[in-house]
Amino acid sequence: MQHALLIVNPQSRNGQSEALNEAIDVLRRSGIEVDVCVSESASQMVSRIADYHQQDGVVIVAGGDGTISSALESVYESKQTLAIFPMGTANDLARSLGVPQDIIEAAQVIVDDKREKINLAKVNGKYFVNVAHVGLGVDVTHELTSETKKYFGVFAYLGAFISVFKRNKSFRVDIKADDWDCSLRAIHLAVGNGRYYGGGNIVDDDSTLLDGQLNLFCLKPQRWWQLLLLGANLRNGNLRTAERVICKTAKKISIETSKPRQLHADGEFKTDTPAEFEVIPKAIEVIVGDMPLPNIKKD
Ligand SMILES: Nc1ncnc2c1ncn2[C@@H]1O[C@H](COP(=O)(O)OP(=O)(O)OP(=O)(O)O)[C@@H](O)[C@H]1O
Repeated sequence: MQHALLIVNPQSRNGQSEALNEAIDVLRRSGIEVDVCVSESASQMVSRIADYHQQDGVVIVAGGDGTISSALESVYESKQTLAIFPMGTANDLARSLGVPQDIIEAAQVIVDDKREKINLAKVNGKYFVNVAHVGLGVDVTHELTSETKKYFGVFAYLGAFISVFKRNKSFRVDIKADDWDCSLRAIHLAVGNGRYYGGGNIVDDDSTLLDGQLNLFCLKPQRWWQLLLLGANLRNGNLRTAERVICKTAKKISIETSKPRQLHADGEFKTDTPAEFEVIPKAIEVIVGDMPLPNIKKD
């Protein structure tokens, strides 16, 4: 690689970090010419990517999962190679790619230039890379305000979760996953493309960005203590043997809820249900570190 377009989102959590200049120096010292663009909006970023035609060039997105998610369509359509400086809050794509959270180490990964073609997911025509959610997770996001997040940090999430859970908003959902289908009441449904979501939780232990598959899990209504017992399984992606949880792996998934419900993916609103999901295997070339592999060996 001889050239890189580095797009920085100053609004992402660590978007103004002083380590950025040092990380850029790591790239320049290795002989890569770097154009830096401080992005004011997602639309500005998208047009910079579409206008980037450098031979042997790479697009580096410096931001969180939300920023990378807004860049996916233009990176995919213009067939660019993507690299990332993880500068957001959750940085789940970086985890799935084995890119270190420290951006100076992430710069070294870019210099090492190991590439893989990863899956991309599409829901109702919108691209995402990590996980899409309907239900509890989306309701918790709505309950949070920037003030409660600022004053209570992670405890704000706990408070929001308890008040959403007390309202017990289960919903009816019809699910189709390839040639399997089912109709049930649920409190939360997730469709994963990558391995990590929500700051390091694992979607399914078998899931990677190279497997050409989507992983669905759906939580049936349950009592608070049952959900509490599920905590470790949710963290480790070990839900297949858990009670009151449905897990499926598929290339195409459709979900229909009794009333339209908001669907969030990569931490941003994407669409409403009904939703049609598909996976595009080997869709974009990405610079990776040591990608994490499944832990559980099944026979
Ligand atoms: N290219 C861009 N330029 C400026 N602002 C952007 C751009 N892309 C997204 N944004 C806005 O910046 C906000 C924060 O970015 P982002 O979601 O990447 O960071 P984060 O919330 O700190 O990290 P994470 O998504 O990893 O938790 C987004 O919610 C979006 O409103």
